[in-house]
Amino acid sequence: MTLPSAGLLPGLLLVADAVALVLLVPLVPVLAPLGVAGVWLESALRLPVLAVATWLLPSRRPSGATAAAVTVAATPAAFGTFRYLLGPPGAGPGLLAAAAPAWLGVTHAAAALALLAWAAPPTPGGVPETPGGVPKAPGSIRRALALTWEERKVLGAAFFFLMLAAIGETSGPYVTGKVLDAIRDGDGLTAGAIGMVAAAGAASVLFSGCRGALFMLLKARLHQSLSLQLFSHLVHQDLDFFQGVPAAELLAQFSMEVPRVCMAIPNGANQLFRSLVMALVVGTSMVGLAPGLALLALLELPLEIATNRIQTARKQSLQQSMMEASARTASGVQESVAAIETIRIFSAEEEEEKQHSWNLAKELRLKEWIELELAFFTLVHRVLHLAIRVLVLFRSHQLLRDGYITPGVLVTFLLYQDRVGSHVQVLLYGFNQFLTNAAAGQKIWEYLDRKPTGDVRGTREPPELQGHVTFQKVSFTYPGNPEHPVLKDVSFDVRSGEVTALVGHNGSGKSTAVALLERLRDPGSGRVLLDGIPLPEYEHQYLHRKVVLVEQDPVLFSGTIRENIALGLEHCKESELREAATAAGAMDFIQGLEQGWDTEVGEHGGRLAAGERRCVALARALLRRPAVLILDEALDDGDEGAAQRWLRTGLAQTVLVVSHRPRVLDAADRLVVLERGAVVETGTPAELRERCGAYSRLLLGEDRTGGPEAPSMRSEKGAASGRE
Ligand SMILES: Nc1ncnc2c1ncn2[C@@H]1O[C@H](COP(=O)(O)OP(=O)(O)OP(=O)(O)O)[C@@H](O)[C@H]1O
Repeated sequence: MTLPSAGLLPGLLLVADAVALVLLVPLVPVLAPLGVAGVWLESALRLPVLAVATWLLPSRRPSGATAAAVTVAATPAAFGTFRYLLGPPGAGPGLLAAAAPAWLGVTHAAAALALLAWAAPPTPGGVPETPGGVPKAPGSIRRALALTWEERKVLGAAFFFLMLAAIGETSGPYVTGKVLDAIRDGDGLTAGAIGMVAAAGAASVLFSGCRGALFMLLKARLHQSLSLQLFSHLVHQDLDFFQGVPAAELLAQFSMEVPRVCMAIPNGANQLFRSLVMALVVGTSMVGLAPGLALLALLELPLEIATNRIQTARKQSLQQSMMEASARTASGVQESVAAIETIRIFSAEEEEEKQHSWNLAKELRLKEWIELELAFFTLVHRVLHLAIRVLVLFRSHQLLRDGYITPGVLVTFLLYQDRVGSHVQVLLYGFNQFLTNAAAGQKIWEYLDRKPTGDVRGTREPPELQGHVTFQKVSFTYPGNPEHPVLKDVSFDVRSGEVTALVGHNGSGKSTAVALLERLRDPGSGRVLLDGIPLPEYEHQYLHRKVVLVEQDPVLFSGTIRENIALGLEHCKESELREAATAAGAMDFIQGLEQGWDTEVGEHGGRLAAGERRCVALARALLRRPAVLILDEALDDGDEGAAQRWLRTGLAQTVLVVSHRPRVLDAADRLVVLERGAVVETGTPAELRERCGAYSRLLLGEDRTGGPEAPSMRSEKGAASGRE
């Protein structure tokens, strides 16, 4: 049976050390009289044996092997030196070769603890896997610090009051002690003494208040700054990014992670810095009172640090998993609510319930696991604390008995031990919390580092546009499906002042062509030109004012009808609003509403009918007097007369319509027929009908291309052909 690899190195070092000590026994009479120097010489002689032993490991030599050998060799020498310097008079450093064999075990255990305290936290095993692994807190901390640096004035002021508050806090007991001394010396209570105590107390309260308020202010400002940065960054991302990341996950960043990152530095600075100063001051006082006892009491520190590091690594990993699980649950709820009609139609309620309950069960398992680990580590911390306290009491009993310390010193020491303990706890837990909160920002920094691929450096803003669109050998493939080219070498013109219809089977690439014209995506090869100029050369906002899109199911924002139509245009006149609404056929229904223009449309325009939403969206588009108006299946259902009117409102120069409706297609000046991403026919509707080619086949519903049939075409084909 082979030893587990984790136990191989310590086992090997123990055996090698035992061998080295046996070899060193003859040198004990020479080394012992040298005192501290002899102890260190013994360590230096053991080291080569230990170092050579690490090379005997059968497989790869672990990276920390040298550090382990040095620590094992130096631990007894360091202990002997402290014992000699700080221990009871007469206590010698002691050679390991001359000590009882049990000390060898103690030495190795101490070295292992020291290594554990400073080693990198192990990757948690046995916990649910996280795709991102353990968050890289250091990078996140650096970023969080850089963010905080932007608010350095507030941070500086907060630190200033933190220092004053710390002085006030420590001067309180000092002043009280002085007053007590004065009373003991028979000076009695004077107004000056009371004033000193009151002033120290008042200063402590006042400065603590200022410190707290400034750190709160810092948190609020960081929150605002990071939220804004993240939002501005996200709205510029490519569409593919939003398709790949669930909306709930992005929402969770704003509602949970941004506040956590923003509290990391202010809370960390506030708690950690204060506790660090206090722990150092009180710790030094303890060493001054009883050095040996202090060493024993402070042994709790490395043990707590080691336990804490393991706990932190596990907690970070679990919290990352928890965050992902919560985002999944929230995303599931969001999707179900959004698709409630589809769920009802397909009676998929039970399936959705099952999925939701599965998500919740996963979250619950993670929560249970987190709580279980918390309980376990709390127990470990308490046991450690208790064990050290018992050791200190045991040792202090010996020191008292031998007369090295007085009962008063012991009482003061124990009070100090409690105080330093509470500050160390704050340091450790605060540091833990600090790391966890800072690590929460990992996703946020990832998003902030993400650069959108689209080129938005265009500057052209010509005063006039003809609205002539040219697709020049355009090819396009969606990044999510690189094997399947959607547009292949597509070339066609949308002439200025005309209505051009894009026609083709479902999936033939019509909406993709529209997305390229709207610059929602950029072509893989080829160019899209507007008035002979490639689209990327136009200024981003200008282009989107001049080329506007109305979809079949347009998105409205919560707000009034007026706000939705005037969206993004700050100074538009009432007459222009009315003109656009009239041209879009929206006036009648707006005037029929109780609140008229000020009617709230509800979330996503849910309080309006689909047709009314389209009218509002068209009015919004026409208000911009577009050079190119794109109607992507916006005319495919609803009133036939309105559909015909929308094609020629007179407020848009050029119209590109995507439709499956034969009457709409017949009303166009020119048709471009797409089949599987390639242009197969162009011409007027009459020309194409005469040609009896792809367009005629589409109208007849003959699916020779293998693509799915267009249902709306089939429903109207009788009427359409009847007109011929
Ligand atoms: N985001 C996307 N990622 C990957 N493939 C996509 C994406 N959007 C569309 N496609 C694919 O691109 C092809 C063309 O889609 P497109 O929506 O342009 O067709 P269409 O002619 O407008 O269809 P319809 O008439 O149904 O609207 C389809 O095969 C579709 O599956």
